[in-house]
Amino acid sequence: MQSSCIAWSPRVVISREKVQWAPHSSFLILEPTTQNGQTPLDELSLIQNRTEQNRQSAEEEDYEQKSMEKEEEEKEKEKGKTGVEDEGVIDTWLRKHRLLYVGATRHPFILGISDGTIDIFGFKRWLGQDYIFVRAFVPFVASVILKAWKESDDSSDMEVILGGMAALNDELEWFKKEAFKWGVKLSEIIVPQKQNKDYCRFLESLMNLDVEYTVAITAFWAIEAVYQESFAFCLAAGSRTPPELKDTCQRWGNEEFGKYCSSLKNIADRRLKKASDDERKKAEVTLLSVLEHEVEFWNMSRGGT
Ligand SMILES: Cc1ncc(CN)c(N)n1
Repeated sequence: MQSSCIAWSPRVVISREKVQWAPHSSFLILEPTTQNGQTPLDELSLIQNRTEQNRQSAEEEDYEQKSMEKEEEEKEKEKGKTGVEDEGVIDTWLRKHRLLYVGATRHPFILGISDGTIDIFGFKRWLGQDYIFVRAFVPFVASVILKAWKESDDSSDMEVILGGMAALNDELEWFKKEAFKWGVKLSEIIVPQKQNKDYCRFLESLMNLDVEYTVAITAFWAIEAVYQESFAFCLAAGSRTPPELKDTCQRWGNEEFGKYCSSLKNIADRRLKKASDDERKKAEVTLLSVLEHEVEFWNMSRGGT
């Protein structure tokens, strides 16, 4: 039995997001008052009538207030240095496009694995189609390496991406073994389905030399992150993932893959922080396209058109 069938239509989700309600705050115009509830004029006359002693204690208060403010300022600076308090661009986008992100990472295909109701034919379809996708993903990652080499402001980006590239080699081998285990043929017999072809064509468009590194690395992170979040969910406590599918979930749901995705996210966030508005907009649109393609890929795996 399949898990409850929700029609995941990313286009609908996006249009719903466009209708985001932005409530306008209403302002009450009040006479300006000080913290003590007095008008500035009241306070002025009070200050003028102060005795010398009062003036001194006011100065002390002032001094205390200023040093507290300075301390706060220092703390803020410290937060800025560590980045602990700063929300990155990506987290902002994930909040803004939450529906679509959840649609891609908690798709009925994934829910079916985690509650044990997955249709095994769908799983096999996914396996064969994803092998084709990963083969197309390799040149895309190579193009990101090239962009990093040309455009990156941090030489360590290259190592992170290269690590991902090396893992793809293992991944292709894993697909071959897994396909053998499930009796799925990975040769030319498998015809890429429309959704897969569309996604691969999209990857190809991102390989263009005029696509900025910031845009490409954002897409790269998103593609990996969807699998990481989805399959990690299938391994979470309480899930009823069938034992024979655990290996697949481990492949992308493991902690190390999670750390690798965090590194990609940090690179993308660093670049997005420095990017022009135009570049940032392109990256956001690209992220939405990735999420749409991921949803379509899961739909296709479940046998949807
Ligand atoms: C469709 C898809 N998206 C992402 C991944 C993770 N590399 C994948 N293998 N396939």
